[in-house]
Amino acid sequence: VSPRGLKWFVRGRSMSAAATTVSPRYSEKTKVLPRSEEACVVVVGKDAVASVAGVTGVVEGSRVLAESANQVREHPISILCASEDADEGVVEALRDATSYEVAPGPEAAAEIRRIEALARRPGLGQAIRKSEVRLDFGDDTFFLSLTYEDLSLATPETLREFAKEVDMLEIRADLLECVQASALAGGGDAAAAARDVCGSVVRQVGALRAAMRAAGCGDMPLLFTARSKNQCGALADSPEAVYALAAVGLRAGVEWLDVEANWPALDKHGFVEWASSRYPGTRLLGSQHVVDADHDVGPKTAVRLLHACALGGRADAVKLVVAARDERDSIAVRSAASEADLDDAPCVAICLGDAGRLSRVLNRVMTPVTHRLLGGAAAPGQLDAKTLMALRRQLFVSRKVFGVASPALAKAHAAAFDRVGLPHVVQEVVDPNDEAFGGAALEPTRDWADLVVSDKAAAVGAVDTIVLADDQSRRSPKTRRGDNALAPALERALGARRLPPTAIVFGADSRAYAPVYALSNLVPTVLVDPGLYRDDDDHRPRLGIPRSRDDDPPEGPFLAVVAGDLDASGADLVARADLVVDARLDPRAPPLPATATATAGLLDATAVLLELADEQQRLWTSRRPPRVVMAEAILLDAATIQCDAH
Ligand SMILES: O=C1C[C@@](O)(C(=O)O)C[C@@H](O)[C@@H]1O
Repeated sequence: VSPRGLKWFVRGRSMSAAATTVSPRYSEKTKVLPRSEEACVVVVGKDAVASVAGVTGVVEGSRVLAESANQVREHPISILCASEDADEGVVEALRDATSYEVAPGPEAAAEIRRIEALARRPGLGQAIRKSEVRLDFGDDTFFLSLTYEDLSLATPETLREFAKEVDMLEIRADLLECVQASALAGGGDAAAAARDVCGSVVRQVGALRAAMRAAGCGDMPLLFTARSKNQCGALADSPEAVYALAAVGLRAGVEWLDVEANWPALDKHGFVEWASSRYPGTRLLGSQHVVDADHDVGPKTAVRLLHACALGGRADAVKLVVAARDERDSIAVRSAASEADLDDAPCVAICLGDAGRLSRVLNRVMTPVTHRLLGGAAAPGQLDAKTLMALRRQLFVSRKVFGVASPALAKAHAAAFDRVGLPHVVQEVVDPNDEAFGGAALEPTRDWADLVVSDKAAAVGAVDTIVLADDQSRRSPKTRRGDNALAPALERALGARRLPPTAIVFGADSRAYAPVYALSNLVPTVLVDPGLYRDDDDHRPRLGIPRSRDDDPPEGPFLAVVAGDLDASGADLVARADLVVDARLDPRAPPLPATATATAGLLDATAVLLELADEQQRLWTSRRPPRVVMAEAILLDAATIQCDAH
């Protein structure tokens, strides 16, 4: 910290807070802002300064105003952290220069890291963004509309209950007391009113995130909704009010933003264009309500409204809500949803009112729901997720049987099915020809003659998962596809980390194929156990032929991936490794040799099993799986083994 109170921290997260403090001479001369992929954190006021201790890339507010407001404005991830008692004029000017805002306090640093990651998410139009969205909006997913007048009323205990039933939380910002008391609801200068409520809304969102982390559901996405009166909400009926409050949600760094699509094109497209260029990490849910039951919405109109919700191709998902006169409207709105060609954007299409409840049973993706622990529903006809799943189980979601030999994996899968309300059962052995066969998790094998082998499994050289795959026509029987889940699971888990340039994979049988494949996509040199691949083996990883570990012991730092039994020399090498992955997929296996330098297992057996279970659930259910319950099941299994051993 410079004597003048100026704080410029150098880049690089590995250095401690003290070591990153730069001398005033350096900072004054260079005036360099943090790199674009790192957040530039602007602080003002004592509380704010205290809460970012140890965070890199911090600049002091008054300094920014005096010298670098424009630079900060152009920085893609600028985050304001302002104390509550800071000068209002200064805060307002800094709000104008920055994109995001976090509340000071113990959670500020975690929020800054979260926003950095959010801002780096794939932008609009990228294929990976579409597939992530499809996972988020997979079958039997729900969002819960929070109707609190103040978000700090959500306690960790309540949130823990919510997380057992839903996949996303909706902040109905129009229902917040501070918003209702402002000109955003009553009419008047919307921009000024949004500036007035901004600090309070950001603090409430911060309090909600803190409570979510305390409840173990800190990863659950938030959907921010600013709903106007004619759309079943509480804001003044004006695009200015709606989009000004929506912009406050963007500042809070929400994962999803509801964008009302019913406003004039100029307002709507102007807002959407600004939002998607300034906040590329936040996904947009284009939405529209037809509240008047006398307004006849035939299938053609419903399709047209759905297309309007697509926001000219910028919406990641769409949502249409139509008042129902009778139960037939539920069917009509569902038919419109399947007819509308929305370029793969997931579609929520439901009805309002008791007569429209059927539509909520039939709408499989991201159905808005209420919860018994909330004061009231956000819309007439909303049900809770448990009730909807019970009805679906009675009507059309049938029980499937999954074969999972590994006890730890079996427990994880059973817990996941249970959490999402699917009636599936998990057994040690299952007959693939059984009517109720749903899929299987296997020991990695090349014995795949009866299966249609996926490109991935063929490239890896091992099948570890059987998936029932839909053919082109829904009438033909489903095919049994042999897939590989461990390779993508490891790629995802390891891909985000800094790895040494060399990896050695231990194991001379089919259990080693997936780690070798995954690593050959991640590090320059992969060494394998001699004898893993024959010379004429078609399934050697495509990215170069791995070398035998006997020929070429590594000189620099290396990663050891244990996928089989270790001989003495193997154990010796593992003990010297810098990082270790236990990919034996068996928490009952003997412990690995203690390593001298490793952070005692970069990924231990339970972490690898969790990644595998996660990937298999994605393949079986085409939705984002409930990771927390799977992790709990795997850890509980490991703890039981340890207790038994003692
Ligand atoms: O758009 C919707 C759907 C909804 O109106 C419902 O009908 O469940 C509830 C609202 O909170 C949400 O923003």
